[in-house]
Amino acid sequence: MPNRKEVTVSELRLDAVSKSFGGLHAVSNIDLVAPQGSITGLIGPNGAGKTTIINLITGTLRISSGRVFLDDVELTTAEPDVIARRGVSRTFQNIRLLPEASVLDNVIIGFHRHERSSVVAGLLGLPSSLRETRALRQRGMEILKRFRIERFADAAAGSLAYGHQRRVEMARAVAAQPRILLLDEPVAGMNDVEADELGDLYEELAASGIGLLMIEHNVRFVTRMCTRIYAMASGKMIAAGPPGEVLKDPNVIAAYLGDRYAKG
Ligand SMILES: Nc1ncnc2c1ncn2[C@@H]1O[C@H](COP(=O)(O)OP(=O)(O)OP(=O)(O)O)[C@@H](O)[C@H]1O
Repeated sequence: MPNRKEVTVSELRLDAVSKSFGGLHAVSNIDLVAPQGSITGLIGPNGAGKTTIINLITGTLRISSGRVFLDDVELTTAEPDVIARRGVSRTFQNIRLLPEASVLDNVIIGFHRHERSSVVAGLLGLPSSLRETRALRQRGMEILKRFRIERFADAAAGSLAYGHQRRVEMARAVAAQPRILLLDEPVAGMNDVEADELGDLYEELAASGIGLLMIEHNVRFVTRMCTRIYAMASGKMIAAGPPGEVLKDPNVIAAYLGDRYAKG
């Protein structure tokens, strides 16, 4: 076990994390580090265990064995709301916005990690919270500007194009002031231009000090974005390193080819 006091860069760290569902070893003995201020990738064929890793980090699933740390704070058995308050945010493989609510309200909901009462009161329109509501709306607008979607502030989130909904989702996650942001297939279904536009925003987030851990199948995108990637197959870590090395690794190539043949 490394001495936590030796950590110089803030980081999310998984030490020998495993998860079983009954007899199925979905995730076995996974070591992984995602430093703040950089973008780390997690790749692997379908069913490799990638989403399970995110669910274990966020506390949605209970870890069977192993430990998770954010810097020197252990999160292994913490409840999801505690983990979120510690600074871990996520986006989902399938976008989960409130489609009828405005874009701005969807982002304001992201503030709830710190200010649950005023956010809820504000959304309910309680008069006592008018001042707080104005302040929240102003902060929400600032985040929308950062993601270049302020012109959609009053539109229903569900009416936006897919790429813009992805930005709203990112804006909501960033409203929670994360230190680590977990992204589950953030550019799935996007063309290269849309993906690269979003990629520019991810780079800005990393430059602002947030650590990003990104599950992504898009090899071109992963290669562009990530300083380091981890490759999983059948619940195990099979390679880790710079994208150029990992994507050439014979075990990684074999895992992907096996996946393709398995699908026929
Ligand atoms: N709640 C659950 N109960 C039982 N088995 C599960 C559960 N969640 C995941 N699994 C199993 O764990 C394994 C890993 O699944 P996981 O969704 O983490 O893979 P993945 O790498 O994210 O795949 P994909 O790229 O298709 O999203 C799979 O065999 C899956 O069926």
